[in-house]
Amino acid sequence: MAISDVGLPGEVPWKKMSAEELESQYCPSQWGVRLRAEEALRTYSQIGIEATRRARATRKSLLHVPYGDGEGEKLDIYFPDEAAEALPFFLFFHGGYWQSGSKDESAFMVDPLTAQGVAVVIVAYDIAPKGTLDQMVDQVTRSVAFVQKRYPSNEGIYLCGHSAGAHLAAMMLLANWTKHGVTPNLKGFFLMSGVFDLEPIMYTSQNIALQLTLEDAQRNSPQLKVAQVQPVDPTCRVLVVVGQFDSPEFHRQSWEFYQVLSAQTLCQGEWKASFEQLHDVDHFEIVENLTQKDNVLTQIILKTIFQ
Ligand SMILES: N[C@@H](CC(=O)c1ccccc1NC=O)C(=O)O
Repeated sequence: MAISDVGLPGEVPWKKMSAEELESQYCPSQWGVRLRAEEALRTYSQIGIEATRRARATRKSLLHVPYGDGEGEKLDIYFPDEAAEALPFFLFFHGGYWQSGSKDESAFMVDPLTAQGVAVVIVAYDIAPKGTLDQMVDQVTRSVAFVQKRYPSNEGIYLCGHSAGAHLAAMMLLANWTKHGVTPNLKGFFLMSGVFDLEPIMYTSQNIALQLTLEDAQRNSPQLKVAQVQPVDPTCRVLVVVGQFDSPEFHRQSWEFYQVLSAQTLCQGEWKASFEQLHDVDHFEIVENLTQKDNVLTQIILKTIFQ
């Protein structure tokens, strides 16, 4: 699909959709070409569980490390074989529409990244209905501050999220770090098949658990806010990626977020943003394939970290 198929700039195509069409656009499992919905979700979950079992069995790790006082405020750290404090740290925020998924089945990329000398942190947050979106954003912010405080000599912190997790990672572009007493050494963002404007989500069944009001959706939409903030570090890269078989609405979300990032004027400071449509993958394969060292996106991530 070409970008021109997702509408002209300034158009809001989802507002013209029927309720059924909008529901379908925001149901990623309906858009795969290889597996039917249920099977796609089952495969995604099995690959995540197996990658996590393997990571815990084969890598040095610190599991269930508290980054706050809340029961759900835990993260897992997986280390490369060579012990060092001065490592790049790669933090992953899982997807599941802020209401499913966990760190205990999301260690997809641990094997190929730790093998190359990157510490990988898989972050848990309180999904809905226990957590609200504002709470999840606050938890993710504190998890990033925690890693910086615990590993102050890190060689860069890279934030990666998938789908709803890409939204949470993107919200870190807006974070007010002074409130947290630390400026994390953020060097890169990898935003896979994300949602950056939350308003359309309000009109789907996802909002039964999320209970977003228009104010909640707008306050938590990086699409609406990112033009107002400046990058702390001008070398920080932001990669926006979407799968070829993601729905047109997911393509539009990623493309428009990339557009707003790269439209910043020089005097405001620019994000070093890039956009990739990953060939031959759907919403789930984009992250499943991170278990493989020779996958295109794994290689892009490693090149970005070690450039
Ligand atoms: N109920 C959704 C599940 C879903 O969207 C999803 C599942 C796992 C990881 C990410 C997902 N999407 C966004 O966060 C679906 O059927 O596609």
